[in-house]
Amino acid sequence: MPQPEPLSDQDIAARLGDLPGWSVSEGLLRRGYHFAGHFPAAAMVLHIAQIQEELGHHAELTLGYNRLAVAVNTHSVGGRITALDFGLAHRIEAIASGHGAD
Ligand SMILES: C[C@H](O)[C@H](O)[C@H]1CNC2=NC(N)=NC(=O)C2=N1
Repeated sequence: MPQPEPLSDQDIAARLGDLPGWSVSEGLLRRGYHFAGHFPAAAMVLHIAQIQEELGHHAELTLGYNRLAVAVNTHSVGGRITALDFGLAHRIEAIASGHGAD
């Protein structure tokens, strides 16, 4: 599979403009979600896992009681941020409201 290109800081800043709630820190594209309780948060983890397997691209998912933290970069290019990370973030955003995430 061809390697994705690491994005420039300028490109990352522009793409973050289309992803409210997401930010980059410590080299990872991140967002935290809050839920009404534990089960909806856990259900969203499973849904994200399904999307990640479809895309072949996987974030770090940290599940708390009613919180879920998502953090992703692209391992195959040394942990830089690529369009694959933004693609996954957009797919996650698309399912978030359906899980009651805010
Ligand atoms: C073979 C498989 O597609 C690769 O190892 C994928 C799996 N998931 C991945 N996820 C992330 N975040 N970065 C990768 O480089 C990556 N590589």
